[in-house]
Amino acid sequence: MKKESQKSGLARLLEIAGRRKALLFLSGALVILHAILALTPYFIVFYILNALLSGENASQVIDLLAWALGAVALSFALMYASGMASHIAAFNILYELRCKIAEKLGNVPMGYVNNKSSGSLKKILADDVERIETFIAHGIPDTVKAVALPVICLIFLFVIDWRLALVSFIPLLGVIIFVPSTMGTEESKKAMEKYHNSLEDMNAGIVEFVRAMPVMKIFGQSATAFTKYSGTVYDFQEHVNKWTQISAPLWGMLMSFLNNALLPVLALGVYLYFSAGLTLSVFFLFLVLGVGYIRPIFALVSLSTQLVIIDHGVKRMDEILFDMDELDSGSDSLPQNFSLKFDNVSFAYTEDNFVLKNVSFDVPQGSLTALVGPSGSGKTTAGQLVVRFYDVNAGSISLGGVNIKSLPVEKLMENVGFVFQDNMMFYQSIFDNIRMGAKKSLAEVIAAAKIARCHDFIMQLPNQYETRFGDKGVHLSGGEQQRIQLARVILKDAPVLILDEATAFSDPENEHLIMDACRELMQNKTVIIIAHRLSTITEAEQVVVLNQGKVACKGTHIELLASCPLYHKMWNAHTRAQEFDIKKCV
Ligand SMILES: Nc1ncnc2c1ncn2[C@@H]1O[C@H](COP(=O)(O)OP(=O)(O)OP(=O)(O)O)[C@@H](O)[C@H]1O
Repeated sequence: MKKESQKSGLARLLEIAGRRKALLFLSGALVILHAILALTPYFIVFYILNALLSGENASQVIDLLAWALGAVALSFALMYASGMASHIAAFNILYELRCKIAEKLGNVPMGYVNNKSSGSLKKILADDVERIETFIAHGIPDTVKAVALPVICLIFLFVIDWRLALVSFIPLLGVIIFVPSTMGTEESKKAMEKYHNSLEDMNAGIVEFVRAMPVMKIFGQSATAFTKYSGTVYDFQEHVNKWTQISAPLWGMLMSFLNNALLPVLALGVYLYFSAGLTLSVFFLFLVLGVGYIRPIFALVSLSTQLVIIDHGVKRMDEILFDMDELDSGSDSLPQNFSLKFDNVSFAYTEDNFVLKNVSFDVPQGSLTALVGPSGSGKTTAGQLVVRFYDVNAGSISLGGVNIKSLPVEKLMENVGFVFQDNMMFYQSIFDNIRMGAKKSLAEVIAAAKIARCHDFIMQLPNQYETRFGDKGVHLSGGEQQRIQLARVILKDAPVLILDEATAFSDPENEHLIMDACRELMQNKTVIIIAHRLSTITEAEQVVVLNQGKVACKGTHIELLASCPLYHKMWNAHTRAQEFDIKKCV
């Protein structure tokens, strides 16, 4: 069930702050005290002026000046303490948010994460969360200050002279009416939303552009030829222009209005001075504070724009936190053994477009089943369903007689090892790349690396197992990276294995080494091997041939050669490819 937060804006930010709220309130309280003390020198100057005009002696003026200096010093100290409190709260919130999002992403089916562009995830995890931190650290104290200063100021001014105070209030009234009715319109909100969507698309385009650079260079393409990149940059520019066109005139009007806020005070002040006995000190006080209190409100206007931006980021973050369904593991059932069963499995990535249709086959414990079939027939998808990258739409997959949806997710992951088509290496030591967070000793990692046939090339690296993958001058071939992947799975020692194109990146020498490693890895395990090179699976107990998402035939290699025309055709194509000689083509 969705646990969606109904709140937005500042209320949602305070909800996000959770147990750090107390620190934020402390920061706000300190800012109010700071605001009072920051105004104190102005009040003192007012009394000094009064004193001078009424001919008081110098010692009293010096006392008042000393008080003013003390107030300034204390107000700085309070501002510092408030900033400390808000920053400590903000960095803790930032840390907790990132952990929460990462934990959530770890609990949703991996396929949904893969389908989100890395650019949009980067924007949420880095930019949006960072903005929340900045707003909490600076924006919340600034907002409190922007409200507290004018309120304190106006109260004081009303006490001194209610007529001038009333006129001083006019600009504030203008802001209160003007801003929501212009900045909060549907058009303005839509322009802002489009700006954010286009920013996200541009992020995704940039990430893809950087990834595609080597291919583009080979084909002599420029950045503008990479339409996804240039298109998103163009869209972004268009939306920024549109947003600016909508907001610039409104901002211009607001700013000129605020910049001329002095005029009504000046006019009434002059009138009262000449006709109603207004003292010079009161007049000066209003000329300084009667419009000076507007300054913090400028900040409030820009803070409200920031809040709209943050709100968009928070919504995207909430989509991850609340809208994505987590993998549910119904009961605490444990598998009885390590056999696998596909029972009438159907699956679609997008509605009704089924890529697997009523797929059924059994993989008895300790046996090897090969999934083969033309490209796009659904082999990888079938393998990924076993580790719940996605959940099946119909039918079921069971491990040891228990539907995998009913198994605790950790139990499933503990029991299944997966070698992916793509190699995923991390910017960390080879030792850490192999043990993948497990508490394993160097001796255990070396033993796994030896079985995976990667120990020898690791020993050639500058710092052997401590060499950091990705450092300058450290390069591993695709086949070598694939053997590191095998070492990971060997170390994990799971009873069930899914090997997806384990020899995908290999030359004949590597393929031989990888197959040797796989043979050792597969001993006494339940294995599904997804393979294009049919010569690697002839010894499998069972070969399942998939075609357009359906099981076309099942049997051993020999049986299928005799009874399955599709398999026969694939085998012939494979053997022809093995005998292929480029010289015969030219
Ligand atoms: N993330 C995805 N979103 C939408 N459709 C997908 C996704 N991944 C794969 N497909 C589609 O599902 C179908 C089956 O793909 P799959 O990768 O499982 O086939 P395959 O038999 O493993 O292919 P190959 O041998 O080329 O690796 C294809 O039509 C593919 O386009």
